[in-house]
Amino acid sequence: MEKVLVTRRISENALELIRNEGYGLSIYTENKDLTPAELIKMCEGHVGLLSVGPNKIDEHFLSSCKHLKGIALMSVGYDKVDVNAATKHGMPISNTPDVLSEATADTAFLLMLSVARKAFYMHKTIERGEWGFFDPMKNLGQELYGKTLGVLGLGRIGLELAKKAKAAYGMKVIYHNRSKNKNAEELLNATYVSFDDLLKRSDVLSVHVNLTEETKGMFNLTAFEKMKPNAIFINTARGAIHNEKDLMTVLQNKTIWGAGLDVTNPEPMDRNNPLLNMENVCILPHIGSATEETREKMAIMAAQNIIKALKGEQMPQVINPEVYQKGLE
Ligand SMILES: NC(=O)C1=CN([C@@H]2O[C@H](COP(=O)(O)OP(=O)(O)OC[C@H]3O[C@@H](n4cnc5c(N)ncnc54)[C@H](OP(=O)(O)O)[C@@H]3O)[C@@H](O)[C@H]2O)C=CC1
Ligand SMILES: O=CC(=O)O
Repeated sequence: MEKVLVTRRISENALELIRNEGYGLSIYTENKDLTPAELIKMCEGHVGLLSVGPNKIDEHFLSSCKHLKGIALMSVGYDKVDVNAATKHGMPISNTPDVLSEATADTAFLLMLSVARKAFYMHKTIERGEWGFFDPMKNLGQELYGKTLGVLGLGRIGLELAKKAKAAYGMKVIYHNRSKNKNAEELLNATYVSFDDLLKRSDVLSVHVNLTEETKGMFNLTAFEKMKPNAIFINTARGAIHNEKDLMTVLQNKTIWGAGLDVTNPEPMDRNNPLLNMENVCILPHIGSATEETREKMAIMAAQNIIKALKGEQMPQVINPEVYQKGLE
Protein backbone atom coordinates (compact mmCIF):
# COMPACT_ATOMS: atom_id res chain seq x y z
CA MET A 1 0.00 0.00 0.00
CA GLU A 2 1.34 3.46 -0.92
CA LYS A 3 1.77 5.70 2.10
CA VAL A 4 1.68 9.40 2.99
CA LEU A 5 3.79 10.87 5.80
CA VAL A 6 1.98 13.58 7.80
CA THR A 7 4.40 15.47 10.04
CA ARG A 8 1.85 16.40 12.76
CA ARG A 9 -1.55 15.17 13.89
CA ILE A 10 -4.18 17.08 11.86
CA SER A 11 -7.97 16.95 11.45
CA GLU A 12 -9.35 13.39 11.40
CA ASN A 13 -11.60 14.37 8.46
CA ALA A 14 -8.53 15.23 6.38
CA LEU A 15 -6.78 11.98 7.29
CA GLU A 16 -9.96 10.07 6.41
CA LEU A 17 -9.98 11.63 2.93
CA ILE A 18 -6.51 10.19 2.31
CA ARG A 19 -7.40 6.76 3.75
CA ASN A 20 -10.59 6.63 1.67
CA GLU A 21 -8.47 6.94 -1.48
CA GLY A 22 -6.67 3.75 -0.43
CA TYR A 23 -3.44 5.25 0.89
CA GLY A 24 -1.77 4.36 4.18
CA LEU A 25 -0.66 7.02 6.69
CA SER A 26 2.27 7.60 9.02
CA ILE A 27 1.79 10.46 11.48
CA TYR A 28 4.65 12.06 13.38
CA THR A 29 3.52 13.03 16.88
CA GLU A 30 6.70 13.58 18.98
CA ASN A 31 6.93 16.74 21.11
CA LYS A 32 9.76 18.21 19.03
CA ASP A 33 10.22 19.41 15.47
CA LEU A 34 11.91 17.03 13.04
CA THR A 35 15.53 17.69 12.11
CA PRO A 36 16.28 17.66 8.35
CA ALA A 37 17.97 14.25 8.70
CA GLU A 38 15.03 12.82 10.64
CA LEU A 39 12.58 14.11 8.02
CA ILE A 40 14.52 12.45 5.20
CA LYS A 41 14.67 9.17 7.16
CA MET A 42 10.94 9.32 7.94
CA CYS A 43 10.06 9.91 4.29
CA GLU A 44 11.55 6.53 3.37
CA GLY A 45 8.80 4.16 2.25
CA HIS A 46 6.36 7.02 1.54
CA VAL A 47 5.15 8.44 -1.78
CA GLY A 48 3.60 11.63 -0.42
CA LEU A 49 4.53 14.18 2.23
CA LEU A 50 1.93 16.35 3.97
CA SER A 51 4.25 18.81 5.66
CA VAL A 52 2.96 20.56 8.78
CA GLY A 53 5.37 22.88 10.60
CA PRO A 54 8.79 24.33 9.85
CA ASN A 55 10.23 21.59 7.63
CA LYS A 56 12.94 22.72 5.22
CA ILE A 57 12.37 21.50 1.67
CA ASP A 58 15.75 22.28 0.13
CA GLU A 59 18.08 20.80 -2.50
CA HIS A 60 19.47 18.25 -0.01
CA PHE A 61 15.99 17.08 0.99
CA LEU A 62 14.75 16.95 -2.60
CA SER A 63 17.70 14.99 -3.91
CA SER A 64 17.35 12.56 -0.99
CA CYS A 65 13.59 12.07 -1.46
CA LYS A 66 13.16 11.56 -5.21
CA HIS A 67 10.66 8.79 -4.45
CA LEU A 68 8.06 11.37 -3.34
CA LYS A 69 5.37 12.18 -5.92
CA GLY A 70 4.37 15.46 -4.29
CA ILE A 71 4.56 17.61 -1.18
CA ALA A 72 1.51 19.37 0.28
CA LEU A 73 2.29 22.12 2.80
CA MET A 74 -0.29 22.92 5.46
CA SER A 75 0.53 26.64 5.35
CA VAL A 76 0.25 29.45 2.86
CA GLY A 77 3.82 30.66 3.42
CA TYR A 78 6.45 28.62 1.60
CA ASP A 79 9.61 30.44 2.58
CA LYS A 80 11.11 27.14 3.82
CA VAL A 81 10.85 25.72 0.30
CA ASP A 82 13.52 26.12 -2.36
CA VAL A 83 10.97 26.45 -5.16
CA ASN A 84 13.57 26.48 -7.95
CA ALA A 85 15.13 23.27 -6.66
CA ALA A 86 11.68 21.65 -6.38
CA THR A 87 10.88 22.62 -9.96
CA LYS A 88 14.26 21.34 -11.14
CA HIS A 89 13.49 18.01 -9.46
CA GLY A 90 9.99 17.97 -10.99
CA MET A 91 8.49 17.92 -7.50
CA PRO A 92 5.04 19.53 -7.27
CA ILE A 93 4.47 21.50 -4.07
CA SER A 94 1.17 22.96 -2.87
CA ASN A 95 0.17 25.42 -0.14
CA THR A 96 -3.12 26.50 1.53
CA PRO A 97 -4.04 30.02 0.34
CA ASP A 98 -7.31 31.92 1.02
CA VAL A 99 -8.80 29.58 3.66
CA LEU A 100 -6.67 31.18 6.38
CA SER A 101 -6.84 34.82 5.29
CA GLU A 102 -9.74 35.82 7.59
CA ALA A 103 -8.29 34.14 10.70
CA THR A 104 -4.83 35.60 10.14
CA ALA A 105 -6.24 39.07 9.50
CA ASP A 106 -8.18 38.68 12.77
CA THR A 107 -4.87 38.02 14.54
CA ALA A 108 -3.38 41.20 13.07
CA PHE A 109 -6.49 43.12 14.12
CA LEU A 110 -6.32 41.63 17.63
CA LEU A 111 -2.69 42.75 17.94
CA MET A 112 -3.42 46.21 16.55
CA LEU A 113 -6.12 46.90 19.15
CA SER A 114 -4.25 45.13 21.96
CA VAL A 115 -1.15 47.27 21.40
CA ALA A 116 -3.22 50.45 21.11
CA ARG A 117 -4.77 49.69 24.53
CA LYS A 118 -1.65 47.97 26.05
CA ALA A 119 -3.88 44.96 26.77
CA PHE A 120 -1.28 42.26 27.44
CA TYR A 121 0.76 44.51 29.75
CA MET A 122 -2.36 45.58 31.65
CA HIS A 123 -3.11 41.91 32.33
CA LYS A 124 0.38 41.55 33.79
CA THR A 125 -0.08 44.56 36.11
CA ILE A 126 -3.06 42.82 37.74
CA GLU A 127 -1.02 39.63 38.19
CA ARG A 128 1.69 41.73 39.87
CA GLY A 129 -0.86 43.28 42.28
CA GLU A 130 -0.49 46.75 40.72
CA TRP A 131 -4.21 47.49 40.27
CA GLY A 132 -4.27 50.25 42.89
CA PHE A 133 -6.23 53.49 43.17
CA PHE A 134 -7.93 55.12 40.16
CA ASP A 135 -5.63 57.49 38.28
CA PRO A 136 -7.27 59.08 35.22
CA MET A 137 -3.85 59.80 33.69
CA LYS A 138 -2.57 56.22 33.99
CA ASN A 139 -2.88 53.20 31.66
CA LEU A 140 -3.75 55.40 28.69
CA GLY A 141 -3.76 53.89 25.23
CA GLN A 142 -4.61 55.45 21.90
CA GLU A 143 -7.68 55.26 19.67
CA LEU A 144 -7.74 53.98 16.11
CA TYR A 145 -10.75 55.92 14.84
CA GLY A 146 -9.99 57.72 11.59
CA LYS A 147 -6.28 56.87 11.70
CA THR A 148 -4.20 55.60 8.79
CA LEU A 149 -3.55 51.91 8.33
CA GLY A 150 -0.50 51.18 6.20
CA VAL A 151 -0.31 47.69 4.75
CA LEU A 152 2.95 46.30 3.43
CA GLY A 153 1.76 43.47 1.17
CA LEU A 154 -1.87 44.13 0.30
CA GLY A 155 -2.59 40.60 -0.92
CA ARG A 156 -5.08 38.08 0.46
CA ILE A 157 -4.48 38.62 4.20
CA GLY A 158 -3.61 42.31 3.98
CA LEU A 159 -6.88 42.95 2.17
CA GLU A 160 -8.93 41.19 4.87
CA LEU A 161 -7.25 43.29 7.57
CA ALA A 162 -7.83 46.49 5.62
CA LYS A 163 -11.53 45.65 5.23
CA LYS A 164 -11.89 45.09 8.98
CA ALA A 165 -9.98 48.25 9.93
CA LYS A 166 -12.06 50.36 7.57
CA ALA A 167 -15.36 48.86 8.74
CA ALA A 168 -14.51 49.06 12.46
CA TYR A 169 -12.70 52.40 12.70
CA GLY A 170 -13.08 54.11 9.35
CA MET A 171 -9.32 53.82 8.95
CA LYS A 172 -7.80 55.29 5.79
CA VAL A 173 -5.89 52.57 3.94
CA ILE A 174 -2.54 53.12 2.24
CA TYR A 175 -0.40 50.27 0.97
CA HIS A 176 2.80 49.26 -0.73
CA ASN A 177 3.29 46.22 -3.00
CA ARG A 178 5.55 45.68 -5.97
CA SER A 179 2.45 46.05 -8.14
CA LYS A 180 -0.82 47.91 -7.59
CA ASN A 181 -3.85 46.08 -6.22
CA LYS A 182 -6.63 47.63 -8.33
CA ASN A 183 -9.33 45.52 -6.65
CA ALA A 184 -8.37 46.89 -3.19
CA GLU A 185 -8.19 50.42 -4.55
CA GLU A 186 -11.77 50.14 -5.83
CA LEU A 187 -13.12 48.25 -2.83
CA LEU A 188 -11.52 50.31 -0.06
CA ASN A 189 -10.38 53.47 -1.75
CA ALA A 190 -6.89 52.32 -0.79
CA THR A 191 -3.97 54.50 -1.92
CA TYR A 192 -0.77 53.08 -3.37
CA VAL A 193 2.35 54.72 -1.86
CA SER A 194 6.11 54.14 -1.94
CA PHE A 195 7.67 52.14 0.91
CA ASP A 196 9.15 55.36 2.25
CA ASP A 197 5.74 57.06 2.32
CA LEU A 198 4.20 54.02 3.93
CA LEU A 199 6.72 54.35 6.76
CA LYS A 200 6.20 58.09 7.12
CA ARG A 201 2.38 58.19 6.93
CA SER A 202 1.11 55.08 8.76
CA ASP A 203 -0.35 55.26 12.28
CA VAL A 204 -0.55 51.48 12.21
CA LEU A 205 1.79 49.63 9.85
CA SER A 206 0.91 45.97 9.32
CA VAL A 207 3.23 43.58 7.48
CA HIS A 208 1.76 40.92 5.18
CA VAL A 209 4.49 40.32 2.57
CA ASN A 210 5.95 36.89 1.95
CA LEU A 211 9.41 36.31 3.38
CA THR A 212 11.91 36.45 0.49
CA GLU A 213 15.48 37.67 0.03
CA GLU A 214 13.92 41.04 -0.86
CA THR A 215 11.72 41.39 2.25
CA LYS A 216 14.15 39.88 4.79
CA GLY A 217 15.24 42.58 7.25
CA MET A 218 13.11 45.22 5.49
CA PHE A 219 12.29 46.74 8.88
CA ASN A 220 15.67 47.82 10.22
CA LEU A 221 16.74 50.94 12.13
CA THR A 222 16.67 53.08 8.98
CA ALA A 223 13.08 52.05 8.23
CA PHE A 224 11.81 52.29 11.83
CA GLU A 225 13.34 55.75 12.25
CA LYS A 226 11.17 57.07 9.42
CA MET A 227 7.98 56.04 11.25
CA LYS A 228 5.77 58.35 13.33
CA PRO A 229 6.26 58.54 17.11
CA ASN A 230 2.67 57.31 17.60
CA ALA A 231 3.10 54.43 15.11
CA ILE A 232 2.19 50.85 15.92
CA PHE A 233 4.17 48.16 14.07
CA ILE A 234 2.37 44.84 13.48
CA ASN A 235 4.00 41.74 11.98
CA THR A 236 1.96 38.58 11.41
CA ALA A 237 3.94 37.55 8.29
CA ARG A 238 7.41 36.25 9.24
CA GLY A 239 9.81 37.25 12.03
CA ALA A 240 12.81 37.65 9.74
CA ILE A 241 11.14 40.61 7.99
CA HIS A 242 11.97 42.84 10.98
CA ASN A 243 15.26 43.15 12.81
CA GLU A 244 14.43 42.41 16.44
CA LYS A 245 17.38 44.31 17.91
CA ASP A 246 16.45 47.42 15.92
CA LEU A 247 12.80 47.06 16.94
CA MET A 248 13.85 46.91 20.60
CA THR A 249 15.98 50.05 20.15
CA VAL A 250 13.17 52.12 18.60
CA LEU A 251 10.68 50.95 21.23
CA GLN A 252 13.08 51.82 24.07
CA ASN A 253 13.84 55.23 22.53
CA LYS A 254 10.12 55.83 21.89
CA THR A 255 10.90 56.43 18.21
CA ILE A 256 7.70 54.43 17.58
CA TRP A 257 4.83 53.83 20.00
CA GLY A 258 4.39 50.07 20.11
CA ALA A 259 4.56 46.70 18.38
CA GLY A 260 2.45 43.57 18.00
CA LEU A 261 4.07 40.38 16.77
CA ASP A 262 2.67 36.97 15.92
CA VAL A 263 6.00 35.95 14.41
CA THR A 264 9.54 36.21 15.77
CA ASN A 265 13.04 35.23 14.72
CA PRO A 266 13.87 32.68 16.01
CA GLU A 267 10.72 30.79 16.85
CA PRO A 268 10.00 29.87 19.55
CA MET A 269 10.97 33.17 21.18
CA ASP A 270 13.09 32.89 24.33
CA ARG A 271 10.81 33.26 27.38
CA ASN A 272 13.27 35.79 28.87
CA ASN A 273 13.17 38.06 25.82
CA PRO A 274 12.87 41.64 27.19
CA LEU A 275 10.27 42.51 24.52
CA LEU A 276 7.82 40.35 26.48
CA ASN A 277 7.87 42.81 29.39
CA MET A 278 7.46 46.04 27.47
CA GLU A 279 4.35 48.10 28.09
CA ASN A 280 3.39 48.75 24.45
CA VAL A 281 4.28 45.33 23.09
CA CYS A 282 1.99 42.32 22.53
CA ILE A 283 3.45 39.03 21.34
CA LEU A 284 1.68 35.83 20.29
CA PRO A 285 3.25 32.41 19.54
CA HIS A 286 2.56 32.25 15.77
CA ILE A 287 -1.18 31.56 16.08
CA GLY A 288 -2.26 33.52 12.97
CA SER A 289 -4.42 30.76 11.48
CA ALA A 290 -5.02 28.84 14.71
CA THR A 291 -8.79 28.46 14.90
CA GLU A 292 -10.60 25.14 14.81
CA GLU A 293 -12.48 26.16 11.66
CA THR A 294 -9.45 27.39 9.74
CA ARG A 295 -7.13 24.52 10.68
CA GLU A 296 -9.85 22.11 9.52
CA LYS A 297 -10.05 23.86 6.13
CA MET A 298 -6.25 23.96 5.79
CA ALA A 299 -5.94 20.24 6.58
CA ILE A 300 -8.67 19.31 4.08
CA MET A 301 -7.04 21.47 1.39
CA ALA A 302 -3.62 19.91 2.00
CA ALA A 303 -5.14 16.40 1.93
CA GLN A 304 -6.95 17.10 -1.36
CA ASN A 305 -3.69 18.35 -2.86
CA ILE A 306 -1.60 15.35 -1.83
CA ILE A 307 -4.26 12.95 -3.15
CA LYS A 308 -4.11 14.67 -6.55
CA ALA A 309 -0.31 14.41 -6.60
CA LEU A 310 -0.41 10.70 -5.80
CA LYS A 311 -2.89 10.14 -8.62
CA GLY A 312 -0.52 11.92 -11.02
CA GLU A 313 -2.95 14.83 -11.45
CA GLN A 314 -2.23 18.55 -11.04
CA MET A 315 -2.37 19.74 -7.42
CA PRO A 316 -5.07 22.48 -7.29
CA GLN A 317 -2.96 24.80 -5.13
CA VAL A 318 0.41 24.02 -6.74
CA ILE A 319 3.01 26.77 -6.20
CA ASN A 320 5.30 25.57 -9.01
CA PRO A 321 2.96 24.75 -11.93
CA GLU A 322 6.02 24.64 -14.21
CA VAL A 323 6.55 21.04 -13.06
CA TYR A 324 3.56 20.03 -15.14
CA GLN A 325 5.15 21.28 -18.32
CA LYS A 326 6.65 18.48 -20.37
CA GLY A 327 10.39 18.17 -20.72
CA LEU A 328 11.33 18.67 -17.07
CA GLU A 329 13.22 16.02 -15.13
N1 LIG B 1 1.11 34.37 11.33
C1 LIG B 1 0.59 33.36 10.68
O1 LIG B 1 0.19 32.35 11.25
C2 LIG B 1 0.46 33.43 9.20
C3 LIG B 1 1.38 34.09 8.44
N2 LIG B 1 1.24 34.15 7.07
C4 LIG B 1 2.22 34.92 6.28
O2 LIG B 1 1.52 35.87 5.50
C5 LIG B 1 2.12 35.93 4.21
C6 LIG B 1 1.15 36.52 3.21
O3 LIG B 1 0.12 35.62 2.90
P1 LIG B 1 -0.98 36.00 1.78
O4 LIG B 1 -1.64 37.29 2.10
O5 LIG B 1 -1.82 34.80 1.57
O6 LIG B 1 -0.01 36.23 0.52
P2 LIG B 1 -0.29 37.06 -0.81
O7 LIG B 1 0.67 36.52 -1.81
O8 LIG B 1 -1.73 37.08 -1.13
O9 LIG B 1 0.14 38.55 -0.40
C7 LIG B 1 1.45 38.97 -0.31
C8 LIG B 1 1.53 40.41 -0.77
O10 LIG B 1 2.87 40.88 -0.58
C9 LIG B 1 3.25 41.65 -1.72
N3 LIG B 1 4.71 41.54 -1.84
C10 LIG B 1 5.44 40.43 -2.04
N4 LIG B 1 6.75 40.73 -2.10
C11 LIG B 1 6.84 42.07 -1.93
C12 LIG B 1 7.92 42.99 -1.90
N5 LIG B 1 9.18 42.58 -2.08
N6 LIG B 1 7.65 44.29 -1.70
C13 LIG B 1 6.37 44.71 -1.53
N7 LIG B 1 5.30 43.89 -1.57
C14 LIG B 1 5.54 42.59 -1.76
C15 LIG B 1 2.50 41.02 -2.88
O11 LIG B 1 2.23 41.96 -3.92
P3 LIG B 1 3.21 42.11 -5.18
O12 LIG B 1 3.42 40.73 -5.72
O13 LIG B 1 2.48 43.02 -6.09
O14 LIG B 1 4.46 42.71 -4.65
C16 LIG B 1 1.18 40.63 -2.21
O15 LIG B 1 0.25 41.67 -2.29
C17 LIG B 1 2.55 34.48 3.97
O16 LIG B 1 3.58 34.39 3.02
C18 LIG B 1 3.00 34.03 5.34
O17 LIG B 1 4.38 34.30 5.49
C19 LIG B 1 0.21 33.56 6.45
C20 LIG B 1 -0.73 32.86 7.16
C21 LIG B 1 -0.69 32.72 8.60
O1 LIG C 1 2.44 30.92 9.02
C1 LIG C 1 1.56 30.29 8.53
C2 LIG C 1 1.31 30.14 7.15
O2 LIG C 1 0.28 29.55 6.78
O3 LIG C 1 2.15 30.57 6.34
